[in-house]
Amino acid sequence: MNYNLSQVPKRTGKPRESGLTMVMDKGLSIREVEDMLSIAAPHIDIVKLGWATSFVTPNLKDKLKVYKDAGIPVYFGGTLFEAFVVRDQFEDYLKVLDQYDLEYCEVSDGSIEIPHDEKCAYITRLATRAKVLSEVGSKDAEKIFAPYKWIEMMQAELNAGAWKVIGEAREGGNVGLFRSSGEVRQGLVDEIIHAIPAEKIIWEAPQKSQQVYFVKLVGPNVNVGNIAPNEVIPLETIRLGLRGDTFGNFLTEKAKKRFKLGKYSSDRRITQDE
Ligand SMILES: O=C(O)[C@H](CS(=O)(=O)O)OP(=O)(O)O
Repeated sequence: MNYNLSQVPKRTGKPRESGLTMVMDKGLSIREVEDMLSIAAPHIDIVKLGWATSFVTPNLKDKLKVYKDAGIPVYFGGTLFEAFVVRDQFEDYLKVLDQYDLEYCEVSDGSIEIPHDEKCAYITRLATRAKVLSEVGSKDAEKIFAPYKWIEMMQAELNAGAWKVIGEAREGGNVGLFRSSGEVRQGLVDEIIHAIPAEKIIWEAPQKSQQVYFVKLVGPNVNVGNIAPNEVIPLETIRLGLRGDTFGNFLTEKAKKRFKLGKYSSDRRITQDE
């Protein structure tokens, strides 16, 4: 860090298993990637080239090299996996992973319904050649699963070999884990967090209020994803209690007694009852 400041929570170091920031790149130019990495690389753990943007991105190999040289792994969005599966081209998908030397990949069923044992079989097969991020939750706002279903699917996908399970929210943060307003489905999240180890889950949380929610619920080293490139540094300050929203969360009792905290900056942790 640039200067000494006490009462800042300890962040895990790279390569991390918890405290991951997954960035969604939905078509940055190579120059934009270089710019983003020049300022935010220490805080980026993994990058997703959103949905099937890798299909149309020019100079894809050159772009991937920029990430590789910075030591940041890249994977292609789950929608691309689904685009191959729905066309009965899974074998071609495997060739794509080889062609681009990808060490991570996503398995999702957000756009199509894949029988769950079939989805798990894809995870198991892919896990022999890459780290698999499997996504749970639909992109269809009408499709609401009970919490026990989310938990069953997440557990089965981890058992099938997924490295992490992702909670769906899309780029907008308005489906899956969240209501259409962006409000967190707190009961759902609460049940998931009690059943699945926190370090195994990546919560898609593109909106600031959603990032704040998860930092308050899980702590500074929560895994979050679908972070926009220009939100990486702001997110890091939220994790560290250095933005108003989490300002009081990591201060000592002594510091908190000295000055009254604004309601906005309350250190209140979110609890099960909310
Ligand atoms: O599910 C996602 O987070 C994304 C992006 S969006 O839903 O198309 O906005 O899809 P993915 O295919 O995993 O990148």
